[in-house]
Amino acid sequence: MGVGGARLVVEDLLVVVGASVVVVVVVGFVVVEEGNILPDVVLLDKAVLTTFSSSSESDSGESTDSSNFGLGVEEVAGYLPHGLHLFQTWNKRSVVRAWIGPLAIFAVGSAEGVEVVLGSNKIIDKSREYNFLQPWLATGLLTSTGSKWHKRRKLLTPTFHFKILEDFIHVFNEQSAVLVKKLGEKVGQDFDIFPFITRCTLDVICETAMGRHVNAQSNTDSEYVEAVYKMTRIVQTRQSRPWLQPDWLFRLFPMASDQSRYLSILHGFTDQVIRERKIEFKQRNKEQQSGSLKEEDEEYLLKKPRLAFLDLLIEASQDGKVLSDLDIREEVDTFMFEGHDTTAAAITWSLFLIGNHPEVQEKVSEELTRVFGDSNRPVTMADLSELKYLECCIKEALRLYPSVPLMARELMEDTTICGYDLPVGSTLMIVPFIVHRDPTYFPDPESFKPERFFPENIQGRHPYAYVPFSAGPRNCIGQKFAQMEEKVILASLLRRFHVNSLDKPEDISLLVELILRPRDGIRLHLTPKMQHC
Ligand code: HEM
Repeated sequence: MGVGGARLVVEDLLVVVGASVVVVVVVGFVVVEEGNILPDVVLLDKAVLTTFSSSSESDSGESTDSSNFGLGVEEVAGYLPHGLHLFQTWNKRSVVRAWIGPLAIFAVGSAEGVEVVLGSNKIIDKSREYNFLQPWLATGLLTSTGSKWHKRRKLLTPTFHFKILEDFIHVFNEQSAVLVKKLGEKVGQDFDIFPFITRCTLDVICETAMGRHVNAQSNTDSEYVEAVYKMTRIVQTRQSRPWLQPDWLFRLFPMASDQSRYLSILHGFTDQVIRERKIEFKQRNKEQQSGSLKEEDEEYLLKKPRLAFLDLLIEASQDGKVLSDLDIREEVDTFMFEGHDTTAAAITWSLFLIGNHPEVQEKVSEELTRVFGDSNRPVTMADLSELKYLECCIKEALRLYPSVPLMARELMEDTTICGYDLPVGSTLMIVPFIVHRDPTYFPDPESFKPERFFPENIQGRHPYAYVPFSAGPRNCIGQKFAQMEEKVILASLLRRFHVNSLDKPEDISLLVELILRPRDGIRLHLTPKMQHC
């Protein structure tokens, strides 16, 4: 740990008295760098301590299962600001060694270091923290590695082609309209917008990934939607609690049987949809081949279904020769997992920041009026390219509050990063929250300034200084999809409502989970703009 000769600063010492145990934990201490010794920090999730006694609440405000042992909402406020302070104060060379219990990880905080990691074709292996996703996602694109990942990435890239994404704009518009209607009922009240946005993005991803309506916005009791929430929470819980990590130990906890129950709902639903879509796919092909349906026929157009990612996978599967049903399932499940919470967080943080900056909101409104006048027609592809200022707001919100707060990789060979020789087997952590606050690239980094992303202002900026969608070969395959979805939903909402944030950035406690969340939600007050709602 390189403590020799170094000065030890004890920052925090907590004593927690549980029902029958006394736990004494050093929450964070820093060994200040001397000579060539890496700066060390011991990070211990405060959640471990606080959730021993807390009764937990889910996003929708419901209590979570008894099997969570009260380990629900995590209390890690201060964790990221603490990390930021560390980089700024002690590490001039951009790598910090962090200890999570007995495990050492190396956090990379500078654009130069991030480039070495994310730009590499070799450092593509995910760290062990991603393993807890595997019961649900198996080894789909997010969690796979090596040649499997290479082949899948090549196979899946065309499914995110611009032409295909164009078809999804109808879904974005339709679900935005439902959202606007639901929010209309909240006008004049102070409320947390996050659950509303999450249900909207869930509806979007179910329809675009699987071609199925789960109506999460209207039907808050959907078993599938509930299982998505619960399974995500179990993964997070395991990631932050060492005693739940070995499978043999995890199986001793009731949470393991909850996991089995949620998995059978999640996999059962995807399996059924795959079966049904395959039958529809074969039927369609048969009718086309027999000539009973021709593309120019009206009947064909009426019958023509909206294609979902799943249909493209079924087509690419070549009847099981290239992809089996299980292969298809892991990719669809991956889209379901990766494609809704991330976007929901991004939209919510954008609203929070816009609602805190009247001058920015004014400019967004002017742009929306310029593009749409006072009509309430749906958003078109052409409109999206006109909404340039809104796009800058979205980018700046993702800089300050990147939906994916951490990414981790495992080194398969010795590697030098920013002058440090890191050994094979090391876990590397990239923390966009910290990378995005480097004053070298983003002067006055805490301020929300959409103009940072004006074309003239991004010139010359280090390409790895801004990585909300990761970068390099393992970047986010859904980036374009997400940007389109965000724009349509935000434009739809901001055409109808004036948004006022009830909390300031300094009042918000951040939760570092699989995504970066506000601990107590985002409280907004909406005022209708004109006759539309
Ligand atoms: C604002 C929204 C989004 C953000 C900020 C985001 C961010 C990211 C990040 C940072 C990664 C890299 C993760 C890592 O290395 O551990 C990633 C990967 C991925 N994302 Fe997204 N994402 C978003 C939306 C989406 C959507 C809508 C989809 C699918 C419809 C999607 C699908 C994926 C997949 C499949 C990967 C794995 C790619 C690979 O390893 O080849 N994402 N995303």
